[in-house]
Amino acid sequence: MIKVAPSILSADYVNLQRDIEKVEQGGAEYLHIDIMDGMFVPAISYGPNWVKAIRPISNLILDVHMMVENPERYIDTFAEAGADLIGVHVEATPHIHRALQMIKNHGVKAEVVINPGTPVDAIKPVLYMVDQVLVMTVNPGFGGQKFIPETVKKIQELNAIKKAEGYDFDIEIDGGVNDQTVKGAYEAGATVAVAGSYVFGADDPASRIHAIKDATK
Ligand SMILES: O=C(CO)[C@@H](O)[C@H](O)COP(=O)(O)O
Ligand SMILES: [Co+2]
Repeated sequence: MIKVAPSILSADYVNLQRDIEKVEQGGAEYLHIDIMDGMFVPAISYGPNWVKAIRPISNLILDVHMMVENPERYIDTFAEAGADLIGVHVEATPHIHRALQMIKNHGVKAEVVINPGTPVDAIKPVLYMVDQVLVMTVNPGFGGQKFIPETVKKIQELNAIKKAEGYDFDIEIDGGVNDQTVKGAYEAGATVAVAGSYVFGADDPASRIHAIKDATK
């Protein structure tokens, strides 16, 4: 069964604690926090103070997805704010190895992220050192977009490398995930599913978490 990471990008910010409690009680394992800098992606979302504020009110794994140019500039700040896992895009820095090393030096789980247009080959040299790989299933920047089915081939490719090399990283998917789109990705090897609008778009987010999990039994 896949692990679920609700993205607070689609939560009700005025009632954020209530929404976080709903997904925690609903069986989610992670809480996905999308950091957007207005450069790597057009939108600006929120920063390390949100991670710091959420840390004491939740036991969920705080999964920080940095959509930020040159993420090395802010890794220390997010680690100190209480992130459990930090993801950096290979497209956002010429120093992906250094960025992942910085994350690991804090004792925080390190994740490398690839956009739909980036081949798995681009991250092969760092797969030995990561705890999680995030395969974007939409182009990053906004919630509520449509799942790109062609990305499933990359999950398969990544899973084949994982098995051949004996790596034990999780494979996360992010974008357009619901109880239908998650199926093929799960069969291809995804182990963690981010879902924003699908989970928080319902009056009862727990029912959506269960639907994603039921689809991957
Ligand atoms: O990183 C991103 C978007 O760039 C995501 O984490 C979104 O928050 C996912 O939203 P949905 O596609 O599930 O609505
Ligand atoms: Co995300």
